[in-house]
Amino acid sequence: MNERLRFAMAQLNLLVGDVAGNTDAVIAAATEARDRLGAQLVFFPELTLTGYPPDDLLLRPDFIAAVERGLDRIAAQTRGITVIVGAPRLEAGHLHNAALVIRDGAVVAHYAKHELPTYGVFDDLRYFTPGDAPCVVDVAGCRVGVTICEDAWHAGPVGQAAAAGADLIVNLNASPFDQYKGSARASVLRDRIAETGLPILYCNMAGGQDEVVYDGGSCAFDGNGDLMSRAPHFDTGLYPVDVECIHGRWTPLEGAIEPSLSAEAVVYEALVWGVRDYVEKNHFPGVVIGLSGGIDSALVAAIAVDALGSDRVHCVMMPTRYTSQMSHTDAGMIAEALGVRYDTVAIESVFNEFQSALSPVFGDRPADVTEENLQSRIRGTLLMAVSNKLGGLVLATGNKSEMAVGYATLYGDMVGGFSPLKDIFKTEVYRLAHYRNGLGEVIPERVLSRPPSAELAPDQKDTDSLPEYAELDAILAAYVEEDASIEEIVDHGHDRETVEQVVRLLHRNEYKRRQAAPGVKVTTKAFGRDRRYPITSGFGRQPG
Ligand SMILES: Nc1ncnc2c1ncn2[C@@H]1O[C@H](COP(=O)(O)OP(=O)(O)OC[C@H]2O[C@@H]([n+]3cccc(C(=O)O)c3)[C@H](O)[C@@H]2O)[C@@H](O)[C@H]1O
Ligand SMILES: Nc1ncnc2c1ncn2[C@@H]1O[C@H](COP(=O)(O)OP(=O)(O)OP(=O)(O)O)[C@@H](O)[C@H]1O
Ligand SMILES: NC(=O)CC[C@H](N)C(=O)O
Repeated sequence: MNERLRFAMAQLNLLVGDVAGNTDAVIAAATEARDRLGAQLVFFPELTLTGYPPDDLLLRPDFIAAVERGLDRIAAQTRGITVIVGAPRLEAGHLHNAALVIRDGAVVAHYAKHELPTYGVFDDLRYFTPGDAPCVVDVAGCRVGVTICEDAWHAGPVGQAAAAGADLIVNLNASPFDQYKGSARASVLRDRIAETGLPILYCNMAGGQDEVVYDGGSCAFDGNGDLMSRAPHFDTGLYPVDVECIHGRWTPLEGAIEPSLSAEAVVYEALVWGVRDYVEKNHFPGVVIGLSGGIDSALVAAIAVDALGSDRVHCVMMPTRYTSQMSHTDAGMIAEALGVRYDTVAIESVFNEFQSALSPVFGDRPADVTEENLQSRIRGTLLMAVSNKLGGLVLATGNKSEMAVGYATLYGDMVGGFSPLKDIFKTEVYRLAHYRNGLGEVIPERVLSRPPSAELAPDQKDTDSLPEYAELDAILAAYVEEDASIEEIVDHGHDRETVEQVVRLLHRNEYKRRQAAPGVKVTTKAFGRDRRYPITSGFGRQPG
């Protein structure tokens, strides 16, 4: 029996639906783990061959057949190493979210995920039948218990593997990023270790997939719950973990521990990754952004440049009579600091033409929000024209505070294919902008200090229509993320009328959010796939 073995965690960026490409990536990583690292075992993230979440692709027989062909290829091309790979698997008419143990040309064991999450962004139970048996495989004398992601968040599956004689646990993950996830993962893994005394090797995905970002950070904990090694967050690679049998107990040895990132850095990196992978995986040459001189579009432009490089970011300033000189100057400075292409397209004449065309319909009705929205829609139309002609993806610039209360124009500033700040409260926008400026100033200081304005009417300020953002965000965080009631929020010291107004706006604007572009999830409750509410609903629109 070997006393020391090398296992490898393949922290890969996979493309949902690309079974052939993901299979190639598995074969390449297994070959490298065997030949370069000299590993005896390599294991991969959850649902490696399909990417996660594959959603209703799982209902297609031709998709499941492609997965079987991928598994056959892996079996044929990865001899001399044990491979544990995630894939959907049909057994006796039931589809499992499975981990397949492949060795010397064949699938030698099969584990079906027990705990199927059906909350937040997860829909496992829509597709899969849960398993109930443990899977423990012998790898050169070390008995490896196999589990999949959510399994580690409950006592049962790891305990079962321990009872079945496992020496250590490997856990295959597709664990989406949110700003609290890092500590939550460490805490549940330590709970499992406290229950069983078994080390856990945790391999996560990396990369963006529509509204989720996988942040990597694959790691190994020993049987005391001590962190022995951790792969970088927001990176891909093959990370070795040496395990040794000491007095009959297998334990991971100390390896590199990548430092954790600051609270702002981790969120900023998640946004950069989310934008990059959305653009790259959907084959866009670059992005187009309406740059107003305000903080939101400035931050989106900075994220886009960090994701794609300045030559793939195109900013367009579209002034009207309400655009201040300061906005002109600041937008120009931001574009210059970021080194992006910057065009100015005045929309005053278009705005006037629209108003003349509509005047027979509107008669002598006074100007109101209609005219404000018209400016926004002209900008949206022009950005989409630039996208159509030059090919870039339009990035929407709305933040979570605005999306919550409907402070955005449908088919206006809401146009765009991806919305990087969709899950970022306005107060957090400021923190991220300061963080980004700390890496090299790209947003002029006064953009961070001047009061936010939509500049759609004379001397307009966001606070004309909304509470101060610090108060709005506190109310939203309590109501949206903690599901607090109006009473509870008032009890925490907020003004009742303001809370009721915010709650009414929140529920009333579900229709806008349903039509909004996807954006990167960074909180525990992101609008969209993560937090699903009915559009047509009586709840919360009236107090009581
Ligand atoms: N339940 C429902 N289901 C489906 N559609 C529904 C609907 N309720 C209204 N609608 C439709 O939505 C329309 C109202 O929405 P919308 O047209 O967006 O207009 P609305 O929400 O009335 O106005 C946009 C708001 O966004 C603010 N804003 C803030 C910052 C930036 C910008 C900007 O544009 O740059 C704008 C602006 O000041 C104003 O308060 C209705 O006229 C109706 O057609
Ligand atoms: N003059 C403009 N030129 C180009 N785009 C604009 C202009 N004004 C608004 N936009 C676009 O519409 C979005 C909404 O802008 P608005 O200023 O109304 O609200 P905001 O949420 O404060 O955003 P920002 O902080 O970017 O100004 C902007 O982020 C920008 O993409
Ligand atoms: N794919 C999963 O089972 C992930 C669920 C798990 N709670 C996580 O977010 O890490």
